[in-house]
Amino acid sequence: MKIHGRHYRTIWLDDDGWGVIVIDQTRLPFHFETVRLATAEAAAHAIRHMTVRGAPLIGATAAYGVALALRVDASDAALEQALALLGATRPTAVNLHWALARMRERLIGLPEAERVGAAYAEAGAICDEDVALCRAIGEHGLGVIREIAEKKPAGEPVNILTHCNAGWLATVDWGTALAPIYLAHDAGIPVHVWVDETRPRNQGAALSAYELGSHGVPHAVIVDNAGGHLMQHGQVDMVIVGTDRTTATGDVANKIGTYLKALAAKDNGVPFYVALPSPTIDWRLADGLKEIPIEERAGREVTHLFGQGEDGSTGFFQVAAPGSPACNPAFDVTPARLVTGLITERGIAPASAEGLARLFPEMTSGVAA
Ligand SMILES: CSC[C@H]1O[C@H](OP(=O)(O)O)[C@H](O)[C@@H]1O
Repeated sequence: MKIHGRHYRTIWLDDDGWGVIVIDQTRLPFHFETVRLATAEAAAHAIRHMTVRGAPLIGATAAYGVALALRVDASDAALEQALALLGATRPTAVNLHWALARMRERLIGLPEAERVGAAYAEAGAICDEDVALCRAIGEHGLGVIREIAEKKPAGEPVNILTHCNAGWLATVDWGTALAPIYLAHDAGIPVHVWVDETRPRNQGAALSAYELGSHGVPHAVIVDNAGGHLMQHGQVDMVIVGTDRTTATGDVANKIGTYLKALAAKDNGVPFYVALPSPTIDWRLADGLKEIPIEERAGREVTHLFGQGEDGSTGFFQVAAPGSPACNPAFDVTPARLVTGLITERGIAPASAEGLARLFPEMTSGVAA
């Protein structure tokens, strides 16, 4: 998407054709900075420390991390070592493991001399495909927004609540949950977005607000606990979020706090949509609550906030009582029964094994319903 009028993806090759450039999302929204990744270890660090984050972008970065590793050593041992290093970075986003499995399948049977070129080509294909998948999600989600807009008084905006950042910064481009919003805005449909700040890392306040503001989409940042109140007072027409891993039966793992939004939406009759490209579906799983690994991150992410002071300096500020321990589960699981629909690149599916099987018949033979 565009930043100050210039188009960016979130990840691209350096001019030398082998270094990998990413936007440093830990510095946004106050500083737009890029980082050049030159090794698999640097790619792993970028994922672990959330320089890059968001399920599709994590997968794309890991794919290039494999290519960077093979530049140094294209042996089977080096390939397996890189896959293990990158696969251990973050447990919840299935796109990471999907991308690494795809890279292994593409490379393991090749002669070593062909592996580096093939690895860069496959990582590039993963990126290009993600752009197309997210654009298609945008088109299908646009239909949902348009349908709601047609039932509202002319000129009144569709009020959409979103949690965390599932915009173009979480993918290679376009985003998942925000893609329909961008297309609706560009189509002249009035929208207004309630942006959950999304503690503790504030991906909403720092990243979604930054994206939406850059694109001129009306929005307001709200505290995570305000969403239910807004829904009770008829100020939310729909909720749309992303996901890091969705089971074959429609259970949705997403940023911590998503489950509570889904409960409030159910209680207030507000449609709750999840936008996802199919690499985010884990076809092996049937029970998200029992089977999806939930990342536990450092307590310091809860006790300290990154921000900008009145003097314009940026840094970390302690917000919790010194010495108090903190617990920091990074995701939760929303059961399929709370999900109105899954907006995929192939269309909108009910959150169920049957719904997904109809859209992806080639993926669901033999999955537990
Ligand atoms: C399109 S995936 C976006 C998804 O990823 C975020 O998690 P994190 O920022 O920790 O990588 C969050 O769950 C978003 O919904």
